[in-house]
Amino acid sequence: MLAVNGLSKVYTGRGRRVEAIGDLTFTVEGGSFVCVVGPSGCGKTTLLRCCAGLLPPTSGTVALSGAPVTGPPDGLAVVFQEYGRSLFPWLRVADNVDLPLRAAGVARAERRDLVTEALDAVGLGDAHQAYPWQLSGGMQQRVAIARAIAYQPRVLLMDEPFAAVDAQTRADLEDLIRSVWQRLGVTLVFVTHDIDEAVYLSQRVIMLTASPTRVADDLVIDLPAERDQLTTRSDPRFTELRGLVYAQIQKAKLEGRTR
Ligand SMILES: Nc1ncnc2c1ncn2[C@@H]1O[C@H](COP(=O)(O)OP(=O)(O)OP(=O)(O)O)[C@@H](O)[C@H]1O
Repeated sequence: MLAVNGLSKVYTGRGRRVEAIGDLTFTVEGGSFVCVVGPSGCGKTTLLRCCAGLLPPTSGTVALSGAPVTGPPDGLAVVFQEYGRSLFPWLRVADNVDLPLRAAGVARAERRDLVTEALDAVGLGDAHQAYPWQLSGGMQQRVAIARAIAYQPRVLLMDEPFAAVDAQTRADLEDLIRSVWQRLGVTLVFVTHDIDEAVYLSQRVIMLTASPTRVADDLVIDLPAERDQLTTRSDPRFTELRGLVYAQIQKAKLEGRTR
């Protein structure tokens, strides 16, 4: 379980003070899929960085299975939006996926199997020897996802991972990530600014207010577990849920402007 308790983050420096996160408290059950949405600039990336142990909070705590997060914890992987910057251009696809396993001291034979399985899982079984720059944006993001799943994380944090790919690729990647989640039983926290994507993907949507951020609402997505782009998105309950999230985000934006 991931527990965020009384989290706040204030950026200071160069005479500026930005209160990015006001006071956030929520928990994410082990094995669940939670999306986090909120107005632009409300601190979603800041929150994920604190959860990943990449950024110290100003106050409050993040704990993973009861252990305080004070640096990047074992068993946690992050996929960022900028796949172009997260892959090493001089390493072949398989070596990019292999890198965290090598760093974790996994034996060579096991690494080879994990890399092959992960690349097969994202449909890149033929691309082991390619360099990232030889692949399309969507394929590069698949490599980043393969790298995260090869590591077999208990918790996977994703920061707007599909924002920079075209609509069709995005739909394919959404289905890919749901099948990865169902297969691995990983705890998934997925940040997106896309309300439809949040409702389509998750079991629960946490909505944030504008900065200084707190939780505006927390909505269970009671859609059937088997989802597909056509049936799920035309389900009246889907429309209802996206309406609820949309209204909450609009409210948060208005409140942010009048604050
Ligand atoms: N290193 C930093 N130094 C100072 N201010 C920062 C820093 N990083 C982020 N901020 C500010 O903190 C606030 C929250 O930023 P953050 O990127 O976490 O929000 P976000 O919700 O992820 O944004 P977006 O919706 O645009 O992706 C913003 O006002 C941003 O300008």
